[in-house]
Amino acid sequence: MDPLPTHIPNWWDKPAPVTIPDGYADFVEQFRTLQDAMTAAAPDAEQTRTASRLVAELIEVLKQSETDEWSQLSGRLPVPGRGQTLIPVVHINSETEHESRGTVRFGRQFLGGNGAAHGGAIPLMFDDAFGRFANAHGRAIARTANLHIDYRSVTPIDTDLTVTLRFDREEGRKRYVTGEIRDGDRLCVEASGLFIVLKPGAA
Ligand SMILES: CCCCCCCCCCCCCC(=O)SCCNC(=O)CCNC(=O)[C@H](O)C(C)(C)COP(=O)(O)OP(=O)(O)OC[C@H]1O[C@@H](n2cnc3c(N)ncnc32)[C@H](O)[C@@H]1OP(=O)(O)O
Repeated sequence: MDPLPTHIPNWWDKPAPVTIPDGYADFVEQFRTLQDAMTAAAPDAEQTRTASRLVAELIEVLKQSETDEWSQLSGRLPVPGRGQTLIPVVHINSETEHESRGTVRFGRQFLGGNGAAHGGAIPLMFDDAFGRFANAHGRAIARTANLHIDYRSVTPIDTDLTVTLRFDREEGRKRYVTGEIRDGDRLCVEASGLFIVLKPGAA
């Protein structure tokens, strides 16, 4: 079920709709591959100089279209991972108002050590996935108040893992969500989050 449903609200509905140029989603994916390749590489001095020059050229190209938060493409796109190259991408396969199921693959850039995903990458993934889900399906905008992670077993990198998110309940302005990551049948992570609907006028 990619790309993400289009009814997800933008921040405060402030941004004008953006035009996504042809090839932009591929560029974002390439950028993630670049980060994985950078992490996995052991370049010699010449390769380091070449890579550094190419990255400097890339920065120059991107700076030509530097813009403000409300006009940037990254972060609010109907492309996998919303064009956020820092965040592990959850590919959604099925979703109802109450439950979302998908997959995630922590690339080499998310290596903590010894083949395991970094412990900080996991809450990052959940904050984004919970945040999107808690705010989807026509629900008013809510922010993360707390996030709890239980690392039940090692989460491997470079492996397709299943992700389940559940919208457990709503009590007034509070929304409670839970989730898990599994490697096959093995439970890797359990997570829960509290999202609070903003007071009128809160920014
Ligand atoms: C974000 C989505 C946009 C849409 C885009 C979609 C895709 C985006 C995907 C990316 C998404 C990324 C998402 C992100 O990363 S969002 C960024 C990370 N989060 C923040 O920056 C939030 C910072 N905190 C705040 O803004 C306020 O503290 C909030 C708004 C959360 C509450 O302040 P507010 O003044 O409104 O609340 P209140 O004081 O009237 O309290 C109300 C009730 O809540 C209870 N309470 C409060 N705090 C906690 C707590 N920590 N644990 C347990 N309970 C707590 C409190 O006791 C009370 O309970 P009761 O007495 O009524 O029983």
